[in-house]
Amino acid sequence: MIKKAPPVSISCRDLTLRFPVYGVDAKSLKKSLAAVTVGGRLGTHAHVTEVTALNHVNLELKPGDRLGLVGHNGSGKTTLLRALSGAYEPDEGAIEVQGRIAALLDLSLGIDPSATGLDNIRLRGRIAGLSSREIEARMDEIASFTGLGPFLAMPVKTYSAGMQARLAFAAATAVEADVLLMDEWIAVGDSDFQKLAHKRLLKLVERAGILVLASHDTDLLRLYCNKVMRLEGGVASAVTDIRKLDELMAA
Ligand SMILES: Nc1ncnc2c1ncn2[C@@H]1O[C@H](COP(=O)(O)OP(=O)(O)OP(=O)(O)O)[C@@H](O)[C@H]1O
Repeated sequence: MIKKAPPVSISCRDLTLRFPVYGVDAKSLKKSLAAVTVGGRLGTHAHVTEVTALNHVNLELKPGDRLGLVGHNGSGKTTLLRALSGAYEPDEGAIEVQGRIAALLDLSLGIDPSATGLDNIRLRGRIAGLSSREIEARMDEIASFTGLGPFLAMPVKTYSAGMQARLAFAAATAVEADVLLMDEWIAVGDSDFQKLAHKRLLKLVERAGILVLASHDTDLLRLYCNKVMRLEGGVASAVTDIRKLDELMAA
């Protein structure tokens, strides 16, 4: 019997996400904010200042869609990725993601500085939903990819920033996923590692059914994505072909 592939899709309907910001007087902010293009929309609700990070965002993605997210600082890209990963509940609207998700959003997430590199790889694997057996089966490959050799037996707090990035990247990209959510942090480690990281990411992208990548780097977006959406103040443009990236950025 031929096994049917499980469905893979992303659907956001009127997705709205607000963050309350306590201890800020909205009236004092209003004048200075008139011409600001950075950040979400500020308002007040029940006397509390709040940022609308995503404002009625609609999005439908299917296998083969590799979506680049562009927009100014604070326009809502990371918030959208986190919402798709399941980290945030919508304040309004709905999110539905079908398929196994790998969220490469925060490199330091799931890293315990006092544990060894090897134990951190195990920890990260568990967070990604792998069984102990699956983790041990991949251990040699992950360990060799880090290039950290004997340092893997030492606590991560003794690592340099680049060494930590190597460890986190190797562990995070060892999972098989249908939906890959990535914030722009491909520029980790030294140039040798970057080349390796790039190859590994391309493989991961080929395997994944859907990619959503937030980035300010237009070359990177053209390399990995076939579609693009722009966020401004939490409001999303329509999804367009990546070949229209320049037009979309200039709009
Ligand atoms: N935890 C939070 N508490 C309060 N406000 C937040 C929080 N997280 C994000 N925001 C606000 O939501 C808005 C969107 O932020 P987000 O991090 O999604 O932007 P971004 O497009 O990823 O920005 P960048 O390009 O700088 O990474 C910003 O105005 C930010 O201040």
